[in-house]
Amino acid sequence: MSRALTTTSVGTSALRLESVTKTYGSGENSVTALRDVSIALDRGTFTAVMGPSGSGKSTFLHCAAGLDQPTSGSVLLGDVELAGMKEAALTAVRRDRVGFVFQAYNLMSALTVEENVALVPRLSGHEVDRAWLRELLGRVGMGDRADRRPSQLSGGQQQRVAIARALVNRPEVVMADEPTGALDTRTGRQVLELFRQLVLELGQTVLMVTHDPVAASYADSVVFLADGRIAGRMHHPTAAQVSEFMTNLGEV
Ligand SMILES: Nc1ncnc2c1ncn2[C@@H]1O[C@H](COP(=O)(O)OP(=O)(O)OP(=O)(O)O)[C@@H](O)[C@H]1O
Repeated sequence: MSRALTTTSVGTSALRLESVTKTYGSGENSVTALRDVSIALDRGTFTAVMGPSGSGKSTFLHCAAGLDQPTSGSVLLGDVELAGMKEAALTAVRRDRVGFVFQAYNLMSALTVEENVALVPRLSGHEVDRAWLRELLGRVGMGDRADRRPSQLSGGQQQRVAIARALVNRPEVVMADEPTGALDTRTGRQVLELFRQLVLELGQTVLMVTHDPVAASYADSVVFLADGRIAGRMHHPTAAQVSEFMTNLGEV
C-alpha cells in the first residue's frame, strides 16, 4: 500500500493552506508576498496557479512545499503541519512527501534514466521498489530508455524522466514550476497530457505554476493570484477563459 494511503486519512485534502501570510524582510523594506491565503486541494486533482509577475506564485509554491516558512498561518501537507517545523524536519518532508518538477529538468548527467529515478528513494533511505520504478518509467513512456543518459534524450524525454522521479516516492503533492517552459509547443502539450493521465490513473495530486493559459487549461482548476491574494478560482477552465481572467487582472 502506498505511503500516502497509510499515513493520511481518506477524504482529507492533499494540501490545505489556512490564512497564510508571507512577508519578506522587515520595516520599510518589507514585502508581503502572500496575504491571508486560504485554499484546499482535493486528492487526485490537477491545479494550476496563475497570476501576473510578482503576484506571489513562487512564494505560494514554496510555502506549500516546505521550501519556505509562512510568516503566519497554517500549511497542511496531508496530515502534517509544516508551519513552525524545524529545517531538518522540513527537509525530510520535502524529500518524502513532495515531488518537484522544474523548467530545467535537473537530472544527474552521470546517471542513467533508471538511476536518476532510483536516486530519490535511495536518498530517503527507502528500499527501491523496482516494480514500481519500472511501472513509472513505462507510464511516462521511457520504459525502453531506462539505460540511457540524460544527454542522449530530448528535452521532452528528460522532462518525462523528471516526472517519474517526482512520483517515485508516492508524494502527497507534485509541485511543478513552469514544467513546459523550456519545451516546444507540441512537446509541452504532451507533457501536460501526461500530468493529466497521472492524476487520473494514479490519483496523484499536482500543483503547477504556469504563465501559459493553454497549459492551465489542462488542469481541473486554476487559482489566480494578484498582489499576494487569491483573486479567483476557475473550475474546468478553457484557455480563452483563463486568458480573459488574466487580462482583467492586468496581465497583457
Ligand atoms: N526572498 C525574497 N526577498 C524579498 N522579496 C521577495 C523574495 N521573494 C519574493 N519576493 C517578493 O515577493 C513578491 C512575490 O514574488 P514571487 O516570486 O512569489 O512572485 P511570482 O508571481 O512568482 O513572480 P514571477 O511570475 O515574476 O516569477 C514580489 O514582490 C517579490 O519581489
